[in-house]
Amino acid sequence: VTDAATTGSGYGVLDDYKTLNTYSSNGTYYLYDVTKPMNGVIETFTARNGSSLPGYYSTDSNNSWTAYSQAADVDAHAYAGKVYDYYKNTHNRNSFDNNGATIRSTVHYGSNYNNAFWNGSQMVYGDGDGSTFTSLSGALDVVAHELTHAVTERTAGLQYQYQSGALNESFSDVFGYFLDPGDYLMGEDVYTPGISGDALRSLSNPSKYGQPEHMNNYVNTSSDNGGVHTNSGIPNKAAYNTISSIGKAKAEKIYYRALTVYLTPTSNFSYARAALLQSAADLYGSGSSTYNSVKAAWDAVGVY
Ligand SMILES: CCC(=O)Oc1c(C)cccc1C(=O)O
Ligand SMILES: [Ca+2]
Ligand SMILES: [Zn+2]
Repeated sequence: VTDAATTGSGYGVLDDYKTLNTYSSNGTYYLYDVTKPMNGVIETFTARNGSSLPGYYSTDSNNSWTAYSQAADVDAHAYAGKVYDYYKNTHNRNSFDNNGATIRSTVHYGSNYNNAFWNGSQMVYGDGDGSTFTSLSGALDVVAHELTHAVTERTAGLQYQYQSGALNESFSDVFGYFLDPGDYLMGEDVYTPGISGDALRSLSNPSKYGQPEHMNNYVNTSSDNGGVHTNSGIPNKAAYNTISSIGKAKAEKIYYRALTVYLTPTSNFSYARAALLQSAADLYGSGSSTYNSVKAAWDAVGVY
């Protein structure tokens, strides 16, 4: 029997219809996307609510992925493809390693698991408990956040603790915005399905969700690896300031260059300011209005 790349379709977590790059072999269809250049494969698995990874390939009998139990698989696969396309088309990066590494996701991890993470090799998504979260792969900004952890790991390598860890978190949120530029919110599509208008975090108003947005309010703590999900509010606010003054197109070039050329594993907030300013100078000139906007963005959050 011939194996072949196929196009399937199905419904995502928000009951949204979408087509899928799938693969057929021996009459079974797989969430296995071979359409990317230079053999960059995107593949999606299910843990069947266990905790062993990667689990089992997500399969379907007729390439119509319409079961509610398949919605998380559908979105993890479709959104991973979108994030691949973004990094390739906007930054000419071929997967997280810039060498066509396979992008693997596993959904239905654990039981009522309100988390999503990059484990160093793959993306992993819980189903949520239905109250705090619904299936976490149902948000493009979440998928972009997780895959950007992989990009960061292969580039700047920002250590996941204290200020470098908060930067690690912030770059993932900022690229989450670049993939989902309709709002400055993070995770709004999967956070508290029973409550509308809220989100996990806000780049424009970090304090709305308990994050500092100025260095004067930096939280000194050892919990959460030194408050990486709290103190990210400060660089996130600086990013919002930057994007709202120079626009997404210039901002994403500056952020990508800082991440891949200048930042290092132990970079702190002040170094990130310098890296972004240097990137702005490289791309748009040191006396440019763009450069001055980045400077003002970080001045406003008290990082020099
Ligand atoms: C926006 C995505 C996000 O923050 O995912 C996480 C969740 C939901 C819980 C714990 C950690 C993370 C993470 O990826 O940092
Ligand atoms: Ca969003
Ligand atoms: Zn994160």
